[in-house]
Amino acid sequence: MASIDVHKVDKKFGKVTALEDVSFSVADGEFFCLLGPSGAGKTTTLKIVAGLVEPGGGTVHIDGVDVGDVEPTHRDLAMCFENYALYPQLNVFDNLASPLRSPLSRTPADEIRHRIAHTAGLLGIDHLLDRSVTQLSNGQRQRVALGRVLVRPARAYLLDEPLAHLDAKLRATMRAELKSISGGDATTTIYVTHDYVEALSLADRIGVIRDGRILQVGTPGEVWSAPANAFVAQAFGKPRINLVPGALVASDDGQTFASADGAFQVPVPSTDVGEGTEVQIGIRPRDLRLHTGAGDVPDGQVRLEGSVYVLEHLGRNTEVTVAIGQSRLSVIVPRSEVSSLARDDKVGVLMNPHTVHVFLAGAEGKRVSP
Ligand SMILES: Nc1ncnc2c1ncn2[C@@H]1O[C@H](COP(=O)(O)OP(=O)(O)OP(=O)(O)O)[C@@H](O)[C@H]1O
Repeated sequence: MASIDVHKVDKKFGKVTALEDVSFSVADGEFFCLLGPSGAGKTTTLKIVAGLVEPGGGTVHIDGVDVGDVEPTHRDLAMCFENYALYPQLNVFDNLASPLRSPLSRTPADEIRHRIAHTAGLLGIDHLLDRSVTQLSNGQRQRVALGRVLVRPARAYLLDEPLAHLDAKLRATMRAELKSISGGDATTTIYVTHDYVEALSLADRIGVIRDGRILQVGTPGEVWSAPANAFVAQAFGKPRINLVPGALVASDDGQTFASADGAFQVPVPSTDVGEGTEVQIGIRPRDLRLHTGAGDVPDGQVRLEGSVYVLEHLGRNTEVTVAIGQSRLSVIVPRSEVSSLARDDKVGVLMNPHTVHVFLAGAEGKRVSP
């Protein structure tokens, strides 16, 4: 097991800046997810840690040792990249055994059998051990590739979207398996994904990356409840967090947000910027409630007046998009509560000011609320 420190790493491919000033540390035994959209620089980061791509600048330390001059095979890291390479002439057992039979590993045959049985059991491929890998589905092949990584003791695992080709049900099962692998006597893992659910459910900490820059590193709780900027806020949650542009205006107690279209004002948690600052507020769809009747507004809540714009049923819940002035706010409500609603019906939306996030204006607006 090992700690991994990536410090001020840059990488350019010709004119394309793939990574810029990337720094993060992964503690011994930690499960660290690198989350970002396509082209963000996730794979490049992983390859630099593995030693397969040379950084333009910056350093990688493994267990405190600068590995700049250490060959990939001597870094003792087990990697699984998205385009998994298996030996087509070998069956599943021999593919899984190959990392253990390498000259660097030299594992006794008994232990090889034991390790393969254990790993294949975890990944649900124990019934496929005699099968040629050419006779496997993509999902099965991907599990064999992941098995080849997990079967070998290594200082750290580097996993690049290892569940990408699995169907939803298998992904969920495998996520649970990986979680159990990552618990207990854990091996340091860097796990690349563009799936925020995967990151939230697996990671001890998440590094959110975009356009080659790390935007925030934090626990799942931190990135969810205190996103460092509007992009990070949008990276988590479906439907996405509602963002409404506007400005901070004067009010008697605390700070108040006024939407840019003048349609509504709400008190917000006090920020570290002053009145007149252009900001955007973020409110998660699950933090809003519909208030259809004429009943009292519950204590501590604010009611905004709007009308139903779109209703979309998502299983037991319904996403109601409510038009308030120029804004369109998504609200998630139990389906049973909206059976009588139709487009253009007048509705109230209840907002708890404590759940509102305040960011500066702009695509990457920095968080200014506590
Ligand atoms: N060998 C290469 N030559 C030129 N450009 C490259 C090379 N590898 C990566 N890039 C560019 O660097 C940027 C980061 O790529 P990278 O593969 O690290 O992103 P990613 O976050 O892993 O994306 P994905 O989720 O799509 O795999 C992209 O703009 C990509 O086009």
